[in-house]
Amino acid sequence: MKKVFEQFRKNDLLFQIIKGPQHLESPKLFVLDSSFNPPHLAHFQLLSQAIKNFKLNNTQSHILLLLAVNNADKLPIPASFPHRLEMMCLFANYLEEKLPQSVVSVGLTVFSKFIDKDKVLHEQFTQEYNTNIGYLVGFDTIARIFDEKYYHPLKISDVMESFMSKCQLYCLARDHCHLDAESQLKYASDILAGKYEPVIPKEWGSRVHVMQNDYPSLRNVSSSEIRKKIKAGQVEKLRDELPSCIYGYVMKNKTIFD
Ligand SMILES: Nc1ncnc2c1ncn2[C@@H]1O[C@H](COP(=O)(O)OP(=O)(O)OP(=O)(O)O)[C@@H](O)[C@H]1O
Ligand SMILES: NC(=O)c1ccc[n+]([C@@H]2O[C@H](COP(=O)(O)O)[C@@H](O)[C@H]2O)c1
Repeated sequence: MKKVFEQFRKNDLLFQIIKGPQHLESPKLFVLDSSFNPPHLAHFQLLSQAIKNFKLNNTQSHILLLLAVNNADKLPIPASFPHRLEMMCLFANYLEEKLPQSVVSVGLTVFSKFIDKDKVLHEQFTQEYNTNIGYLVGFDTIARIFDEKYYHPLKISDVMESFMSKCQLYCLARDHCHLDAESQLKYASDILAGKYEPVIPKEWGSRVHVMQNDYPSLRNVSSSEIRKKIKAGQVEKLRDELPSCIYGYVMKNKTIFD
């Protein structure tokens, strides 16, 4: 993966698929954009519930695991990008096994903001499919997608208009967000009712779908807490938070999180 990543950098690419189909192969695309540092079972649950609730009847779903080498807020530490790509490829195999009727691609992009990721995916991945891309996010991330500070001095209603007119945001409620669980589940209807006007236009509420996590114990799982547990040697607890293939990888490569 080191070579693959070096080539991506050397060639100044904006987007590249490194595993799985190079272009969209299904009418429905679900994109999980994450730091994969490491991927965990709440990520799996987000994918699983979104596909269960929103896949098109009797068609294959295409999942894209997307890693941005520039994050809107985080430094690229501790795991190196090649290690994260290795974990993404393992996670992709796990998804194909666990989520029938799904095909998985793994990709890299330089873009941190969803409006730019969306543009490059329409240019380089979805091609002839005039598809509405479904982005999978936790509630903390949807709040940041709609945070004016990322677009200053432009207005969200202007800069995000094209993105919001052709995407769906599938969101999983999560603990430790600025809104409690009940308010997270009401978020889309609150947007539709105009509660966040003029920042968030009310018609965008129809693009937002917030789900409760079916497994309460996964609601507060996060990559950063997992890294803390690895460092503290509390690895037994991780069996309930990581897919078995990622648990195995992490156990063999604990120092990547130092
Ligand atoms: N427990 C969870 N419940 C709901 N969504 C989650 C959960 N964990 C992660 N996500 C969502 O998955 C997406 C990708 O996750 P990300 O890579 O930021 O993982 P993370 O566990 O939040 O990482 P970190 O702890 O390093 O911030 C984000 O939109 C995030 O909100
Ligand atoms: N306004 C935005 O589009 C926006 C804001 C915050 C994070 N992000 C992106 O969301 C993804 C997940 O972010 P975290 O890994 O920080 O949770 C990253 O690719 C990050 O760059 C986008």
